[in-house]
Amino acid sequence: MFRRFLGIKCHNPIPFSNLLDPFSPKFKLIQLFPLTLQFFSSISQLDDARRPFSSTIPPPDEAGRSELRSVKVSLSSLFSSSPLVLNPRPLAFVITGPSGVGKGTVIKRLREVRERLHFAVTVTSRPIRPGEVDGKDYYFVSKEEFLAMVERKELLEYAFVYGDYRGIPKGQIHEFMAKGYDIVLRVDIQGAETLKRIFRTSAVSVFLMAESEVELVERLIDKRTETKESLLVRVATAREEVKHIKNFDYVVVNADGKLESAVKLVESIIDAEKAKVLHRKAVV
Ligand SMILES: Nc1ncnc2c1ncn2[C@@H]1O[C@H](COP(=O)(O)OP(=O)(O)OP(=O)(O)O)[C@@H](O)[C@H]1O
Repeated sequence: MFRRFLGIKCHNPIPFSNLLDPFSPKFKLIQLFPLTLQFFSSISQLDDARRPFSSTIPPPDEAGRSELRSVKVSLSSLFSSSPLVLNPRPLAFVITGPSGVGKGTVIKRLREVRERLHFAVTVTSRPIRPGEVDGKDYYFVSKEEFLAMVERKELLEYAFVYGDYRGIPKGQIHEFMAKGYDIVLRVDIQGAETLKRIFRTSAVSVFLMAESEVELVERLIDKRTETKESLLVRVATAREEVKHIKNFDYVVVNADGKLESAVKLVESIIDAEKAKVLHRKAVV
């Protein structure tokens, strides 16, 4: 067996001592053997884009085709061309994490690279910040308008966070799920825990983390929307919030300067959830 693997024909056995002879060509093969193993194991660790060989599958030749036809005839039935795997139902993805961890940034990038996702727009009573777009980043309403929406039961969940109301309008979720879109909901941890109670296991929750507390504080400082007092409150809250990580399905580290990796990991989570045999059914 070992000889066949080395390309040595079994009907013409070579004495083992020859294989140890440094002048024998077979000795060279023995020397190459560990390198060959190393080569194949290194290929298997490469991702698709870096794999050196093309994996194009050649189309069947005419002989192959007629063989296929004869299989059809011998089974005396026509093969259906309808898909064997049905399109998965729309899913809801809840993206959460401490303030300043990069939820908005990750979602903004996900929006650019991913289709058939609807990003639920949150309604807030806080004032609009420079650069924000009403209806895209948030729906900006007054406190009175917000409370009227609560009264009319138009919100999936809502909370009073850092002095302002924030909530998720239900209408857009129903509308886009009916069209077959997956939904991404961006909420703080308090909101995510409320959504967990509403959706139970029917939504997928992703907890976004910075690589360290220092990094989180630096991001909040970079954001420049904080006073010293509110910064301290957010940092203290973040320390507490990290303890809730075990309540979520996935954790993604959004490391400094590694936004693309974080976004790719979130995409992989979406793909894996969509490929599950037993799908979750989002009940809103
Ligand atoms: N991977 C990253 N590397 C470096 N900086 C980042 C990264 N991700 C986000 N940031 C920066 O961190 C800051 C906070 O990001 P972002 O506003 O997206 O956080 P957030 O979690 O949505 O915050 P909040 O919940 O308070 O609105 C921004 O200045 C953003 O540019």
